[in-house]
Amino acid sequence: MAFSIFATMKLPFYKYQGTGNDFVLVDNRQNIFPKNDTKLIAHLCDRRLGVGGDGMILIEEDADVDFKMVYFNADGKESTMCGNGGRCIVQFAKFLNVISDKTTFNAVDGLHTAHIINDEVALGMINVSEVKKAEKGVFLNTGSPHHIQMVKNIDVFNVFDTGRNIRNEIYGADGANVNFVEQISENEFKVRTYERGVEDETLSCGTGVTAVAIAMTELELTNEATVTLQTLGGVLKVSFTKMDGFYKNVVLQGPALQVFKGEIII
Ligand SMILES: N[C@H](CCC[C@H](N)C(=O)O)C(=O)O
Repeated sequence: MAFSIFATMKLPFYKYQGTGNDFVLVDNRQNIFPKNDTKLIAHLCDRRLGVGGDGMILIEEDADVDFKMVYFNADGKESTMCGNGGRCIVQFAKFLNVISDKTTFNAVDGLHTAHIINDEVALGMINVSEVKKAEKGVFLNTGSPHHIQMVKNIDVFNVFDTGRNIRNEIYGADGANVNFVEQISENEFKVRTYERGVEDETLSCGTGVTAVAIAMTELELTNEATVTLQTLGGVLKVSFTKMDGFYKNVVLQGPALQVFKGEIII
């Protein structure tokens, strides 16, 4: 990865994490960040050579709503919606005084509302109308594509190898995120996720736990309007209104925190 030995730019950034899904956040309201530089973004997300993160998120101006969110996976490529990243950028927007405690912002899958409750963010997610149930698992899109399957003894399950195989063998080049689930109680589930674009297990996945909550309801393993999801990085809650197989008012809630700020020489 060739970079000039002469520092050409000092890039201020902020590190945030939402239940352990961690991101490099950059204020790009002046629109100067080189968004097409895949190698640079992958470098920023590299945990040894760069800042380190499961992804990078830009906050940008938007003509119609409070701000725009642009999300990149750790591979440096712009991707689909990130639920945990959405919660982190809302906290970032408040830190920058762009918003107070409520917001409407634009993202790759459309408009999102959110409100801040101390360290937590309740983020509105897209409606879900299509849930595909197959022998190999359940597939649905909550802003990002998700494969879901039940497992036993999830704490010792081989998420990396099994997740990578499913991501490649069933979903090919486009891939999908792969979520493994174990039921703990009537409305509580443990979830571990192999994330597309990170190509590894992450400590949590926001669109993933949202997909799991809806899939568990579709499989009639729970009938609660709010489902609790335990992830390696913490607890998330997903609530929704279900009407004839159509899910609306979908809300993902959990902690999202600023970890540190810094400046990287690139
Ligand atoms: N890796 C996902 C995007 C980020 C999803 C995840 N970090 C979340 O919190 O929703 C994909 O490319 O489909």
